[in-house]
Amino acid sequence: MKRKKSKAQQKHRNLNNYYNRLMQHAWQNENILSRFQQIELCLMRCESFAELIKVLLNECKTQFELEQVALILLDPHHEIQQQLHNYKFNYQNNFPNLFFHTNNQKLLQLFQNDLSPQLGPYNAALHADLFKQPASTVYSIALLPLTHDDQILGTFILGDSTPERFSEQSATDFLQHLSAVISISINMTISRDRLKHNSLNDALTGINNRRFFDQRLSEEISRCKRLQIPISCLFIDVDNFKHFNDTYGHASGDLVLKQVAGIIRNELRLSDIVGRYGGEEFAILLPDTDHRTAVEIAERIRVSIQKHRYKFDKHMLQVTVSIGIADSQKFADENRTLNEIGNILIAAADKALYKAKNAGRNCIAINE
Ligand SMILES: Nc1nc2c(ncn2[C@@H]2O[C@H](COP(=O)(O)OP(=O)(O)OP(=O)(O)O)[C@@H](O)[C@H]2O)c(=O)[nH]1
Repeated sequence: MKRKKSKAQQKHRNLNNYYNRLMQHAWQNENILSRFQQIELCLMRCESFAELIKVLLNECKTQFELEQVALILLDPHHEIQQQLHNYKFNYQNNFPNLFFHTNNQKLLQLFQNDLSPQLGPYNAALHADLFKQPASTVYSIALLPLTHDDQILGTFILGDSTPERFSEQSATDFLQHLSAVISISINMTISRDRLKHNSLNDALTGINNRRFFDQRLSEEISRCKRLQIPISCLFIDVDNFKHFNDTYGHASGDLVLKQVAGIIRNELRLSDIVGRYGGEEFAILLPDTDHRTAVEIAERIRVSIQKHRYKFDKHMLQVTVSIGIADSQKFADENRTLNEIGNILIAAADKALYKAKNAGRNCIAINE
């Protein structure tokens, strides 16, 4: 009877232990799920690829309490890197564990034709170059494949200091799901950045377009008005460009426009705004620049363009520009809206440009 009772107690204890283990497991899973969901929400909310990188390489590391995380992306034509550069995102210094590969060899080698999460011990021979800093404290590793249309586009790497965290026996369903969400988020943010860039930039010259310029016009006027500082505007037009195109061909004309845009940009501060306003016409906003300084800048640009030689085929070509200058001081009347001031400023610079054309071209003119 006594033996029977202790057997029952033992069974009860075993059941209790089993139940506790199950509860602990369920609690752990719930905890993991909640962390995954939080990260997924952060990934989905990212407005740009730069933001996404921050979530992947900073938030994931903290949220999942990892030793190291890294991201490798396939970028055969350096387009993604160029895009980050366009948005002035300094990833080399801030995110050393972000890598770009020009071909998929290394990625395929890591996954060996099985595009599912690969979990296991850290293997220096295979994993040493996955992290920038030596990973002496990483003992287990999870490689998440990032794919698009069944093609590998990269991998997200999680490194942990405990050998058992990522093992071949671990369940991979959470990681599989995370892999898919990261892949979608990468594609979406990169496409969004590209669309945004294309809608605000001129494809030929690489500088901003008229839409961007018009958007910034009232913002800059508002800022300058608030700070009570002057703002000037330049309109630059290449002289006799039709004749140039007719003589040397459209391709040489394109080359000139690209280089003229580059020269203008080089003569300005980063805070100045340059836009390709029309075919061979460029508009510039010079915040915190009075009339006298605007005249000096315009003359500097005119001289630089005149001095430059454009190498095309066997020719060394030369062009000149005419520049119209206007400043806001005369129009910054309290009763005018920002749009009105912007329109008047643009019209004044345009009028000054025609004065310069009428004065014989290759010169600057001021709107009185
Ligand atoms: N190559 C090239 N030419 C362009 C582009 N956009 C506009 N143009 C040309 O720029 C020329 C502008 O000619 P016009 O407006 O007559 O002016 P212009 O010959 O420069 O004469 P002025 O402005 O009076 O000195 C036209 O022939 C356009 O075809 C472009 O993207 N590439």
